[in-house]
Amino acid sequence: MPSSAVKVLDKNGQEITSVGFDRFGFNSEVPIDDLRSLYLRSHYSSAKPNDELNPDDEGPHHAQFTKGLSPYQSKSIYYPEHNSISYTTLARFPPVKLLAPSQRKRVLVTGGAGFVGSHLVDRLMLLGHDVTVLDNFFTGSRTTVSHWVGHPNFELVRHDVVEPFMIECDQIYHLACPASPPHYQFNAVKTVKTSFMGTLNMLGLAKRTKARFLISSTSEVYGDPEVHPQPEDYWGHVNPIGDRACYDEGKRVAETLTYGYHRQDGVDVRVARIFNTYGPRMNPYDGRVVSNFIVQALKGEDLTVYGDGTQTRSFQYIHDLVDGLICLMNSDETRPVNIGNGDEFTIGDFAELVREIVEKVQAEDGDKPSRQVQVVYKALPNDDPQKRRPDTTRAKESLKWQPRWTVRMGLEEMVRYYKAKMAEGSL
Ligand SMILES: O=C(O)[C@H]1O[C@H](OP(=O)(O)OP(=O)(O)OC[C@H]2O[C@@H](n3ccc(=O)[nH]c3=O)[C@H](O)[C@@H]2O)[C@H](O)[C@@H](O)[C@@H]1O
Repeated sequence: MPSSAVKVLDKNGQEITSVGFDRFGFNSEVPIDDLRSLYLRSHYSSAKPNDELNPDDEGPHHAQFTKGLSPYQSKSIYYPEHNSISYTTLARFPPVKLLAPSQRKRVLVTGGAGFVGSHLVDRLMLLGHDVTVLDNFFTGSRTTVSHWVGHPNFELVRHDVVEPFMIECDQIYHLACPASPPHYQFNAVKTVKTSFMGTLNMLGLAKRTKARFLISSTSEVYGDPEVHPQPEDYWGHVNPIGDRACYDEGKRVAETLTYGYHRQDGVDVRVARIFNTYGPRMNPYDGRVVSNFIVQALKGEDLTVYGDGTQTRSFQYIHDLVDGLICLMNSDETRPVNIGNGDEFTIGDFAELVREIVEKVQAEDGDKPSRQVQVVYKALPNDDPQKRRPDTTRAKESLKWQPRWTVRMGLEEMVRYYKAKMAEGSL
């Protein structure tokens, strides 16, 4: 389905045609279809059977992504007979805003090839800023930002933030760190090192360049919370030696460092405590619940609920998070701010919702599911928080930010994204 045909209504029943807003002297508005054209699309066009493998032959295979969307083109061509792809950079990049030099920011995004980072990068690029992405590609992937490679406003650097990095910049979004429990527990020592050394290095850079520094912290700093919902002044309930401690304590010490540099050295800091977020470009195999459930349902596999499914989470769509991050960065708020959606579900109910939405999208597209998927129960991971919901009063008062996307709308779009990936053979 062309993405321009997808109509999305926000929590108040208003159609969402753009994301972002003009606030704190920074206009972050972008038409939603411009963003969609970057993720709800094929990465390549397919050569016709018997076509010669000739990457220089641009003409007939030139993929044009113009259906009601920003006009840009890809020359990457898939040759089914040889099972090979000829990659080139885009022949024409998506149009970006032309900003006066005084308005154009030099922005560093660590972890910019990850799920959250790549959406932030899309937004900053479309808005006309100069963006440098640092990523070690442990969980991030070049393909999430490949559509910008070669653009004069864009730079992609393979670098691990545990090593120092020097660059002149105005703003640093420090997102680098694996965020999914199986990934961050895969090498716990490295996760702690990334949180501590990575944040130390980036704060050092911010101090030297006088750049404003925003860190992506997490709801995990509250641990398995005894206060519900969680406001920012709750100190948390974290097991310091448990399986999740590498991430939870890593982010807690990263916050401590951030406020240390703020108090001692006057570094201009912003701290976003991000609650469960989902959306296109989430690694389908990263083990988090939203990607697991959708991919399982699309493949006709049973949905795996851990524990008895009574634990709760509150799910926010990626565009709301990016709005919140940009808003926080450009505001004067130096205290930690929860960025999340208050719509709370038990994981058991959430499995039912995902199943229903996948079936709805399949019915709309005329797909015949291979079988009716069931919900099955597996062991609950250690220290899995029982409840989680953000208190977003501070974000509302200080940033005038509130999530706009309903969970249902976000899930529908994500199902379409994974369906496109499956059709393309990359899932
Ligand atoms: O997605 C996120 O944004 C968050 O993901 C994780 O936190 P967690 O809440 O444990 O996220 P999931 O792994 O998606 O799990 C959510 C719940 O679903 C359950 N789950 C997960 C996967 C699955 O297949 N089935 C299932 O029931 C988990 O046990 C947990 O109770 C990270 O630790 C956070 O830093 C991150 O912000």
